[in-house]
Amino acid sequence: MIELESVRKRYPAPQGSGWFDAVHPTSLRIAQGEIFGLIGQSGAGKSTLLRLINLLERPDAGQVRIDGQDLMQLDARSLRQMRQKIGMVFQQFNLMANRTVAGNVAFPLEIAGWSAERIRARVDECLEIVGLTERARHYPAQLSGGQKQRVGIARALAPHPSVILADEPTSALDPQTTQSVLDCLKDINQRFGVTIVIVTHEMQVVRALCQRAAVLSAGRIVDVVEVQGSDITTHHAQTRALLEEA
Ligand SMILES: Nc1ncnc2c1ncn2[C@@H]1O[C@H](COP(=O)(O)OP(=O)(O)OP(=O)(O)O)[C@@H](O)[C@H]1O
Repeated sequence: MIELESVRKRYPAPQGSGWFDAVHPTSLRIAQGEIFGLIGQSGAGKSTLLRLINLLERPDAGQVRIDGQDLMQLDARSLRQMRQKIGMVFQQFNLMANRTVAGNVAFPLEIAGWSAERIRARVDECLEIVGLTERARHYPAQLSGGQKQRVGIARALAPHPSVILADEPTSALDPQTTQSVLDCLKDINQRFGVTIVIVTHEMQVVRALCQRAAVLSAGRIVDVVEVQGSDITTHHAQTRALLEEA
């Protein structure tokens, strides 16, 4: 379970004087095993809110709790251990060009001090889950965008996380490849019960993948919608506008 309690993040104002709230004090609960979307226009604060969940951005106020543990109270070592439970997937994949596919997936396990034997077995397992067993010895430059993102997902999954945070994971991909990456995330959620929080600006992605989604505007959650089948019902004007755009 992810609990955000009045989290706030301020940055220096672009004009140079004072500060502005990229995320106004915001509370949100995401259940274990849920697929939850953060949707909104560019600059709404989606990525910032996502990065507050694993303290990649430290809140200026409020609390972040994962499975009841207050992340702000953890020392550096305990926070590193806690981050093993929170995988991350990025829009631009963030793969290491000089490592093979297998080497990229192995990386977080090496950092965590796993034995070579356990790493080999887990890398094989994760590459099979994302359908890239045949590509283990290839380098990122030899892969398509969708394959690169599936490597990113395998890497996030490798340390057995309970949560995966995905920041616009399909924005760099064409529609067909997008579907295969969304299917891959859905499969991981269903098979292993991993909670997924996904940032997107596309209502299609929310419809295809999420059970609920928060609509962000100017640093605030203005609506939380439920997705039933692929139907979204809302009475909120901003959400309706996003639905009409889609
Ligand atoms: N490190 C930073 N320093 C200063 N301002 C920042 C920083 N990170 C984000 N911002 C600002 O905070 C606001 C929210 O940014 P954020 O990236 O969270 O929005 P977003 O909804 O994810 O947008 P996008 O879809 O364009 O990525 C924006 O105005 C952005 O310029």
